[in-house]
Amino acid sequence: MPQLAIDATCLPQYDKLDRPTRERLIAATRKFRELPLEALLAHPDLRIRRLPAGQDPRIRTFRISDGWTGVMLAPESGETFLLVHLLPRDSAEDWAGEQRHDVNTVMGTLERRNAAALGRVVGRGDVAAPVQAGGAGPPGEAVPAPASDPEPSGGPVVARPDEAALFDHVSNHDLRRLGVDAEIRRFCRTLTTEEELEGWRAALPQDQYEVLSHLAEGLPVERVLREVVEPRRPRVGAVAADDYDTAIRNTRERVIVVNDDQEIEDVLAGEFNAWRIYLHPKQRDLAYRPRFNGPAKVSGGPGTGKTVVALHRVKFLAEHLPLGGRVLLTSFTNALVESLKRNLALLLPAELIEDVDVITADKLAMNVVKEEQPDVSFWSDNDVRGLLANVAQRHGLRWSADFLFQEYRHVIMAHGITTVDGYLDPDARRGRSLALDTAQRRDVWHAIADARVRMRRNRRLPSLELHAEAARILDGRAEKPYTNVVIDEAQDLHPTQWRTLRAAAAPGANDLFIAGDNRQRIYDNTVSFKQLGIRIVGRSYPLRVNYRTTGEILAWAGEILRGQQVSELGEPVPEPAGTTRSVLRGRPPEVRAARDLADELDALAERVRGWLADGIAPGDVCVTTRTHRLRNAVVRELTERGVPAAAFQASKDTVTDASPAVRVTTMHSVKGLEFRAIAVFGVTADALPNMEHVTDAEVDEQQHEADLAAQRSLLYVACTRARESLYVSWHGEPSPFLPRAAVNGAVRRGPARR
Ligand SMILES: Nc1ncnc2c1ncn2[C@@H]1O[C@H](COP(=O)(O)OP(=O)(O)OP(=O)(O)O)[C@@H](O)[C@H]1O
Repeated sequence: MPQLAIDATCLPQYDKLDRPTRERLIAATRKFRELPLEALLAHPDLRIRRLPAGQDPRIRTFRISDGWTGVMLAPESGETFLLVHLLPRDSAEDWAGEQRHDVNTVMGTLERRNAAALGRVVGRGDVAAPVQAGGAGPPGEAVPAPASDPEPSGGPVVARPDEAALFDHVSNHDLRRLGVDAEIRRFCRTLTTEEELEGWRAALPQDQYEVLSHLAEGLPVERVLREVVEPRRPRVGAVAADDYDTAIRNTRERVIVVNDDQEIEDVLAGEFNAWRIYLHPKQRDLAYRPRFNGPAKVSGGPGTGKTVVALHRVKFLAEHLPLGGRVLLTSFTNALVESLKRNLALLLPAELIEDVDVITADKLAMNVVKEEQPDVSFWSDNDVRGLLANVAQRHGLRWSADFLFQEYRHVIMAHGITTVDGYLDPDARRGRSLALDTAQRRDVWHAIADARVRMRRNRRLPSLELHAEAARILDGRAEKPYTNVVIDEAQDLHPTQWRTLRAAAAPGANDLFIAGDNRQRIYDNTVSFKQLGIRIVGRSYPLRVNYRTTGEILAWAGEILRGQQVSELGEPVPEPAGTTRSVLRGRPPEVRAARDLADELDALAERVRGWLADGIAPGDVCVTTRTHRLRNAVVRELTERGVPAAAFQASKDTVTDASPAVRVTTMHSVKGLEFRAIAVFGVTADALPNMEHVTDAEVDEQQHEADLAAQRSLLYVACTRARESLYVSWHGEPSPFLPRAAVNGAVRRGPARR
């Protein structure tokens, strides 16, 4: 009986199918298991066809629906079909005609290349062209300028007279040992930059691309052999160049051989997301490294897979726990924690999940404190501000509640100061713009100390106090609650939260694994790992390849942060040079300057209708706003304009659920999430920055700047959630955070363009 395997690289396409098409695809794949080979090939609904012309005689297409076509590799020997792509019908044949599959005899894997595109470059001796949008590829996928002929024996054929080639430092002999075949050896000699290599990613044989990307990053040949090639080698014997069946089964990183109906449905229905099996070797190296000798940090721009690495790290740690050990996986908000929980459930078997707690740092602190003081309850920052105003009045002080709160949060609690002498230390207030003499400091200290006594007496503690208490309790315990702590979205944590997390696991190998990105810091916390006793030195790893967002959107959003200094996560130094690059290409963002609110809403409705008409599922479209009030208004107004819309609460609603409504949510809530299409609505001067949430420059100049930077990052975060399409609009005065060129080039008046 035939068997079906699925190449995980086609799974993102499944997200793009509407429900009836998904059902038809699942029904079609079932036939591959139920029918004998001859019946299958002759099945009238499937219409399995050879291509009239093409690079690979094994490729077949089959009909999923009127609009969608499946592309697969049919067996010449054996009975394993490999589903390689799902494409709109009108582009499927063009794409399939350019591809060729080969067995990599060094690694024993099956790889696909765009033989037509590679052949054109190698054959003509051209300079390698960067990837262009459009072409025959699926929307949003990098598509190289398309054409084939194998390497004639001999050295490089393409010379770049003025530039050093990217792989000059690697001999053909070594490339051959690493599984790079003749055609790709010739091709890679044409490349001069890592960006060019990445632009060609979709056209290159997958495993050879990994080898080349490691070499391009400067890794020595022996290490690439050990870390990329060896793990892929077949467990039993070599795989012959024509043994596709064995190669398919040996391509464990990308190919899932599905054995029963349930498995097929699980895989296709997204229960088997690509990130679960396919990691970039650099990501895999970090996630599955047996031992870091202390805290390790993974940083990187949006969409570089930090969360994916953190999840896999949890898997590794859970699999290697000592008896009675536990892992903590934590993130900044309840919504993010919920999303981590859902994803972890896809990655770990239930028995391992039992050994992992997925909670916010605040929840951990509350749990720890409640063990000793069960009657303690939570107080909001606003409650604290009210109390401080009260105390200031009682002490006859002239400072505002805001100023006292900043002093409490960013000086006393951030530095863990517990005595008046500590607060009088000349270093304690370093960086605060408003100078205080000794007498004034004493007054401020006593007022805040008074407020703190009242909070404790009333058993009502804000997050800052809970953490101070939790860290004290945990520091005093010989037995720590966790063996390992994994922290995602680390950029927003306050020093008090870090102290709790630091104290939650004993210092030692694999104690803390930290993932974050300071560009995405949307709260006002800055930390110094050194001061917190978190010693990262030598264990800091940047990720630079964005897998989520098209290059066009990423570059556009990057302009929002242009000229802003981004410091390294947990270090008071600027982030080292090196940009995040995207592997995807698509359309540039659309920008709309509306006449008034009604015009902005009309244009939004039209834009969203356009996305839905393009086949994007409503649940894959998200509209974000600066405030809850505007969010609610957008839901109402879109619904009135006939566009199905619902308020989305990330902590309750899943991103993947099949609700037939467009999601509308706040910019804070989209942190850590992603959607095919994002509309950022109401980007006006009074919404971004919203001065209600910015410390007055007169209260504290430095804090004022930090608050503005956090709001700028908020816009950046919202825009970088988009996978394929970004739309930004405002009416009236545009936000000063918007790139100037975007404001000048915005569509004004008239109907919005599709
Ligand atoms: N190696 C990979 N190959 C393909 N897709 C990947 C890979 N790594 C991550 N992804 C995908 O890229 C997207 C972004 O990943 P993830 O959310 O982990 O990034 P992140 O760095 O945490 O992003 P952010 O900081 O913006 O929240 C996800 O859709 C993920 O599945």
